[in-house]
Amino acid sequence: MSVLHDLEQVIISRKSADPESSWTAKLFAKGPQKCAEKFGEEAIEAIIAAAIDDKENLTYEAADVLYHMLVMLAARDIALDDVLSELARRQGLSGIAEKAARTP
Ligand SMILES: N=c1c2ncn([C@@H]3O[C@H](COP(=O)(O)OP(=O)(O)OP(=O)(O)O)[C@@H](O)[C@H]3O)c2ncn1[C@@H]1O[C@H](COP(=O)(O)O)[C@@H](O)[C@H]1O
Repeated sequence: MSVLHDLEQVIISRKSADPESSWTAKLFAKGPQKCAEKFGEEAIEAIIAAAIDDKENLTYEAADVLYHMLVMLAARDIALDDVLSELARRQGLSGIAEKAARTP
């Protein structure tokens, strides 16, 4: 199992955990919209680190983004494997060709 799969399992287990003792449970308790909002905040922090070329902070913020993305997905009952399957489906298909196919 990958680190992301392991983390996903921990996150799912927190759906029934005490919000007083778990950050993930606290996010779930606030609802899927708050989970999405938190993902957005972390993404912005990563964008800022990338924009100013702060490599150390970008690495840290990217980890925050991945964790909060898994929480956001779990809050809407989307499995990591569903996302990975979508990425696998796209393998070998150029982004330029894909865009051309759906742009009139
Ligand atoms: N990977 C993470 C992880 N990454 C970030 N965070 C938390 O996300 C929160 C981010 O909140 P804030 O934006 O307020 O924090 P911040 O960005 O540091 O604050 P500012 O810079 O904005 O002031 C912090 O409390 C972090 O500790 C995480 N919390 C949990 N995990 C994983 O989830 C597991 C379960 O955690 P609990 O649910 O807390 O048991 C942990 O063992 C970890 O593996």
